[in-house]
Parts: sequence; structure tokens; C-alpha cells
Amino acid sequence: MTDSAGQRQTSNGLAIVQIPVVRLTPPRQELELHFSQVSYSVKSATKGTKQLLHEVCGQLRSGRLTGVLGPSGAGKTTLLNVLAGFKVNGVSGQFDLNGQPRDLLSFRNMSSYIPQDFEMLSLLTVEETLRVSADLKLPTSTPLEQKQKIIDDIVDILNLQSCRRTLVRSTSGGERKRLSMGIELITNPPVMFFDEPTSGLDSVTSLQVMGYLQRLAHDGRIVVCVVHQPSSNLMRLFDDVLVLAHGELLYAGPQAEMLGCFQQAGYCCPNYYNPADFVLEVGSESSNQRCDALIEQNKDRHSSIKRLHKLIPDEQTALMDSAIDLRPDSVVRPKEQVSFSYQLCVLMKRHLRVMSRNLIAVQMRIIMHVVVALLLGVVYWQIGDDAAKLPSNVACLFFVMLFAFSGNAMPSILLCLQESAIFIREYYNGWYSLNAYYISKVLADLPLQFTCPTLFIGISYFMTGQPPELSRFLMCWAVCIITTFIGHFIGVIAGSLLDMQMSIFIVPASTIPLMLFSGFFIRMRELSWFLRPICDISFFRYIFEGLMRAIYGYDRGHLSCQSEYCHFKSGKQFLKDIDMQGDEFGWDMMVLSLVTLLLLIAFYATLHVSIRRAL
Ligand SMILES: Nc1ncnc2c1ncn2[C@@H]1O[C@H](COP(=O)(O)OP(=O)(O)OP(=O)(O)O)[C@@H](O)[C@H]1O
Repeated sequence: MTDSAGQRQTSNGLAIVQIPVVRLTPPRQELELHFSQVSYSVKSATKGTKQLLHEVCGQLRSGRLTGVLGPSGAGKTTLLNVLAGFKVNGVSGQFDLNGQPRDLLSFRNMSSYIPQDFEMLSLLTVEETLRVSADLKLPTSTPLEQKQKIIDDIVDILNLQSCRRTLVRSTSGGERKRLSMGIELITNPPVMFFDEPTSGLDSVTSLQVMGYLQRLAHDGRIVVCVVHQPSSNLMRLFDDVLVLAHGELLYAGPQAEMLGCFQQAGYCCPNYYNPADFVLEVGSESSNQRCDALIEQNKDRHSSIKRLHKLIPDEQTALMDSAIDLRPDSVVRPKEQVSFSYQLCVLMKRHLRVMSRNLIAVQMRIIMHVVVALLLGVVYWQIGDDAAKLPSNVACLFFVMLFAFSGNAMPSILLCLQESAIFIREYYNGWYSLNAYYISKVLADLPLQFTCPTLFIGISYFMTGQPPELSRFLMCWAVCIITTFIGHFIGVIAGSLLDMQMSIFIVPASTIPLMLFSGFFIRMRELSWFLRPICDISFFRYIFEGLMRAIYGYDRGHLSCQSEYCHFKSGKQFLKDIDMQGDEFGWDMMVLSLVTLLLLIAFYATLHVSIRRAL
């Protein structure tokens, strides 16, 4: 019987995955990656150097599904990263591809790596996600029909027809796993690495996902996947296995021969016992002689397979590693397939599409600006021209500054947090350059940076009764726009550099104290001499000064006085009293533009740091 998920029940009740008949063109070349004496160490702040892999040996072959097994903390993910070429610093040993020393860059070009937490943009549909992948990963010369055919084939192969037009965030865990495979399958890579592709899935969906992996392998690819604790059903799908314990390989070879090798070393698997559970239990034992026997046995087995290549001596390895250290980017990152302008165009379209669907960071932000502007208008209704209410009007303008800044800084943190991991993965897969991502991100965010402050100042300016002069309105609008830019860039810088908790703490903690030096809470001449320089670097000072000058400067003349006594009747006199005399709006804008420029540069540097840090 076949169910809707494409599964058939056998007479003994086991679910068997029905793989659709559509096939991607099998990879042309047969590959065999042999690795020997591979070690990997990291420098840790507390313990000096820590060795995570100890001279492991084994091989990966086309047409075979290889499972990486081992207890938690054994080094499975680390080994996968090293084999895939994602980790280069601190790696030593020999990697041979079809008998020749592996060229890391071309290997990275022909392989794909699907991490456990494969981040995708949740506001694109399944088909749109595959299309972006096709647009950026296939050469520009690929005709549109061919791209569509590849997408259709992948949708069929991975059984994604039913959710083709569903947003990624609404898909099930299994569909998301299959989509992550689909994204990487666009280029039909001959080598695929998967880290825990079944994590978080139920046993039937896990079997289905593993069935797809087996199919990809049997089509002629090297497919390697880490599986935490495979059931006996899953275990049967593996052709080869790598069994890790404490960073050592206990066994690397065909699954059929695994239990025999363990038996030779004195470990006998009981009848009717899941072999995966058995090897995990052996691997969990603390190091003893029999485990050492397994490790030695595995090393002997693989050194006899490949004695032709001399190992890289330690000194030479160290040299190679330090060379890699200097320019890791160019070593592990394949070159982009499409031109810079095409990358920019695809990324812009994607950013805008995602933004248009982003309820919290975009739609709610727009609504919030309108609602707060109306509230401000009601609270400070028509006070702008009344000299008796001048202090209230100044508080109103201070609020405008505060809201334009924080109403954009905080939501922008969210915009970047969601995208950081995706950017790093796509960048390292050679989808686009850092410059293309940076420019598209800055440009695509611009419409929002103009819409929100324009709506906000447009409503609040007239409701609060500020002077009905176009030039003064435009000056206030310009200050609000630039304040929004500053808030936005501070938000995205924090969001791409720090995690959510830190960003939400750091942004207000580092900016709100600067408001003390804006000239609103205390006049500059009243500050202690050693605090005055802070006013010069507080961008809030220039924002507030700009708003004050726009409203009260430039020959505003006398304000109307609706009370018996008004202390400040002229704008000029008031500005003088708060140390903001002089019609220097241009100067304020120049400083604020400089701050924006510095933040733009800082954002670029932040993206650069985040890609270096990911290596
Ligand atoms: N950068 C690092 N610095 C120090 N130790 C690390 C670092 N990365 C990994 N480790 C340690 O290396 C060991 C292997 O980690 P790895 O993530 O490869 O294990 P794993 O077998 O995939 O575990 P799990 O199945 O629990 O995901 C762990 O003990 C881990 O704490």
C-alpha cells in the first residue's frame, strides 16, 4: 500500500521509501577520496591546543552512502567539516582524490555541505528558494527553460510538489530537510556532505530523507552523512560507515564488514542487536586496549590501500597551514558563477520580496510609525507656535529624535539576525561576493528607511502645529531620515556581529547614555569641562541641534504668546539660551552624514569579520 508521503508498507510493516522515477543527470566522474593521518587541533583560550581528530584514515567513494557514527562528542561534525574542506586551519594529513593530492578549491567547487541547522529565508516559498539558488549557482548562460527544468526535476525527485508554493516557514521539518538538499542539488554536485539530516524528524520521515540520500549516492555521488543514532532500518541503507570515538576512527569501510572487524578486535555483536547501537556502545567505552586494537586495525587497513603517497611531514604541514591562514577565503570558497550585476539584481529582488512579507520588521514598523505619529500629534496638538508651551514643544522634538532612532535600531537587529547564518553559508558556497551582498542589503533597506520617517514626520509635524513652511519641514524630514539611517545601521551592525541577547542589550546600553549629551537634559556650558568633548562625539547632539535650528532658527521671528507671561518670545533668543545659536543646520547635517558614512563602512567591516569568524 502506498501513502500520500510516497511510502509503501511491506508485509512486515516496515516503511520503504518510494523514490520518484525522475533522475538528475548522474555525475560524469567516479570519485574516490582517500584520507590518511588526518589530525585536527583547535586553539582554545583555556586549555591551549586541543586535538579533536587523531590521525584518522578512511575513504569515501562515488555511488556509496557513507554514514558517520559515534557517540556524542566523538568528533563526527568535526570530521565532516574537515573532509568537506570547511576547516583548514589546524588540519594536517593527506587527502587524495582519485590518487592525486586533493586540490581544496576544486574539491569545494564540486562538493556541497548541508549543515544540521541549514538556515533558509523563511519568507520565500519553496520554489522561490530553489529559483534563487538556480539563478546564483548556475552559469548566466544557462537558458531559463533549463533552469526551470532543473527546478522541476528537483521538486519531483524530492517529492516537494505539494509545498511548492508554500512559504518555507510553513513547511514541515522533513520538507525543509528535503528543500535544503534541493538547494544544493541545483548544481548536481558529485560530492555531498550532510550533518545530521534526520535530526528532529520522526522515524518514518527520517527513513524517507535517508532514502533520498541513498538514491543520490546510488546515482553516482559521494554522499556522507552524520547520523546520531540510526535505527536498524536506517543503518541498512548505509553502504559504508565511519565509526568515531574520542576523535579516533575505530572503523572505516563497508558496512557489511564492520561487525567482522569489531569481532576480530574482541567485540562481538549479540544476535538481533542493532549494529549501530552496538558500535556506539563500544565507542562510548573509555579508551582501552581493544579500542586501540580497532584503531590500529583501521589504520593498517587504509595504509595498505594507499601506500603510494608519502605523508606530508609535520613541518611541511605546518607551512601549508600557515599559508592557508593568510588567505583562507580564496582557498575554501569557490568562485561565483554569475556576474556582479546579476548577483546584485537577484539579491535585491530577494531582499525586497522578503521585506514585503516581513510582518514584524517591516509592516509592523510602518504601522508603528503612523500610530506613534498620531499619538504624538494628539498629545502635543498644535503647540508648535505657542511661546508659553515652548518647553513642551522641545520635549516633543526630543521625542521625535528618540523615536526615529530607537524605532529603527531595534527592529533592524531582527532583520540582520535572521540573515547572518544564511549570508555566511551562501557566501562560502560562492553564490555571491561580499560586495554584492552588502550593496544589495543597503539598497534594499532604503525604501523602508525613507517610508517610515516620512510618514512619521509628515503626520506629527502638522498635527503638533510646527511652522507651516516647506523649508523647515524639509529640514526636519532630512534630520529624521538621517536619524533613521543611523539607528538602522547601528541595529544591523549589532545584529550581524552579536547574538540576539547581546544585541538587544548592547544597542540601547551604548547609545542611550549619549542622549545625555544631546543638549536636551543639560546645557553644554553647564557640563564639567572633561565631559564636554563627549557632546562633540554624541550624534544625538547634532540630531537635536538640527531639529532645534530647523524649528527655531533661520529668522523664525516672534512666537505667539497665549499666556500672560512667556519667557521666550523669539526663537533666536531661545536658541542662544540653550547654546544652539547660529544658523548652522548644514554643519549638523554634515556631521550626521559623516556618522552615517562611518556606520556604512563599519557595517561592511562587520560582514567581513563575520565571514572570517565562521571559518
Ligand atoms: N572550537 C572548539 N574548541 C574546543 N573544543 C571543540 C571545538 N569544536 C568542537 N570541540 C569539541 O570537540 C568534540 C567533538 O565535537 P563534535 O561537534 O565534532 O562532536 P559530535 O560527534 O558531532 O557530537 P554530537 O553528536 O553531540 O553533535 C567535542 O568534545 C567538542 O566539545
